[in-house]
Amino acid sequence: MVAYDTAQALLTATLHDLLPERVESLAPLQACGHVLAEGVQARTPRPDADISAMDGYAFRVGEMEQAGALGLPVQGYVAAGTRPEPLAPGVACEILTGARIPQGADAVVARERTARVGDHIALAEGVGARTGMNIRWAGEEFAAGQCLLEPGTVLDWRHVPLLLDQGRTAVQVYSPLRVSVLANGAEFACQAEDGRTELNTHMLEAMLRSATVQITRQTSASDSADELEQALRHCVEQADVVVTTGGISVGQTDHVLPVLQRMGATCLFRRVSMRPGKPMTVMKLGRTVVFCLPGNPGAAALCAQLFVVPFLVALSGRAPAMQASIPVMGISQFAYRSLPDATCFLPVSAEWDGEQARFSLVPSVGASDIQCLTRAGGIMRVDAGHAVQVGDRVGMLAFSGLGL
Ligand SMILES: Nc1nc2c(c(=O)[nH]1)N[C@H]1C(S)=C(S)[C@@H](COP(=O)(O)OP(=O)(O)OC[C@H]3O[C@@H](n4cnc5c(N)ncnc54)[C@H](O)[C@@H]3O)O[C@H]1N2
Ligand code: MOO
Repeated sequence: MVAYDTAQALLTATLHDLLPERVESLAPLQACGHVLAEGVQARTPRPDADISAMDGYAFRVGEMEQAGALGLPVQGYVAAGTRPEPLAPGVACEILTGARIPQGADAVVARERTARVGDHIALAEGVGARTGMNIRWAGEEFAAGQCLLEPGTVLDWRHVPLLLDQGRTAVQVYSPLRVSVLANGAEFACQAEDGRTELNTHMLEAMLRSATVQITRQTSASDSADELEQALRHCVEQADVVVTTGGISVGQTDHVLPVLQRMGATCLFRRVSMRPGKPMTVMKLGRTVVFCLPGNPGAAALCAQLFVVPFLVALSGRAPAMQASIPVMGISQFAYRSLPDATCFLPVSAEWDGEQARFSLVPSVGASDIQCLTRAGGIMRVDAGHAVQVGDRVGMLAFSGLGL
């Protein structure tokens, strides 16, 4: 049996072992939907040169002003993809959108705002010229060395042009997580004398699914340890993380832990001094982490929120660390005394009174309660041996899924 904080610390250490191995290199297009494992700094500024924003004429403002209605002779033509000669003194050159500004020119006027005077070009009546007009200066979008993308960014179509602009043919990303969820219990067999509806794997899939997590669900609907082993082997083969529910207490059909042990799994922690969720156990089989959640749906939900969600968010690369302990702060509307030897987790609802959150205890009949989950907004932690009084400032861990 370990303390709740010890269990979380053991998971964090495991996470740091596993994270570096999950990095792969993909082309920007293939990397969409993956989580970025590196920070991306600009290698080149954008634009990488002074560029014309219009089809028109480039010139020196001073010379154009002096030329007035006579205009400047047109010499040369610059299109995108060419490197122009410097602009000769006293002339304008024709330029297209996206072309480099010839050295010496300091403004561009759009074609439709000019007047032809023989082979000269002048500003149309009422059009003024100012330095920098219609020029996209080198680095005006970003400079070389600037941070463009943070690690942990979930890549999508918006990031593709940015990466390609920077000449990136590959980026470091985290592989999508494969998670297998396994329920067990003979009560879920169709032919069971007193059959029950299997709830937990559906609840867990709804909680854990996201763009960066692939989930498979299974049920071993029997009391046979051998059948359970077969199902577990199948899960471990196809997943980075396995989540089991039920079968971890001390009943004669609670085979999950002995079966995992005979498969060669080692124990990260076995039982946590918390309520509910006391039987919560985490095993490791090779590189696969196996979360063994209690079967009671309320306890399974709470343990998944406290242990599995933050672990998967962090293992998918989306957060620098496990964020299980960032609560929303507010005022308790109720008094509660914890157990002397266990951290208690309570379902609470939150109300905003215009200034602060106020938390109320949601009545629950215990760890099998699924209705209380729908009335609660999150979980309040009360440490072993502590009491909460009405009016105390306390934190609530808001229920969360895996999001994107
Ligand atoms: N002698 C003891 N008995 C129990 C202890 C104990 O310390 N000593 N702990 C109790 C606690 S706390 C819990 S929680 C449960 C956990 O037991 P299991 O994880 O082995 O869960 P099961 O026995 O398989 O199931 C318990 C309960 O939940 C229902 N269940 C299970 N899986 C699902 C599912 N996928 N969908 C819906 N409902 C599910 C199952 O039908 C049972 O009603 O043990 C206590 N006992
Ligand atoms: O600890 Mo159990 O998970 O209360 O029901």
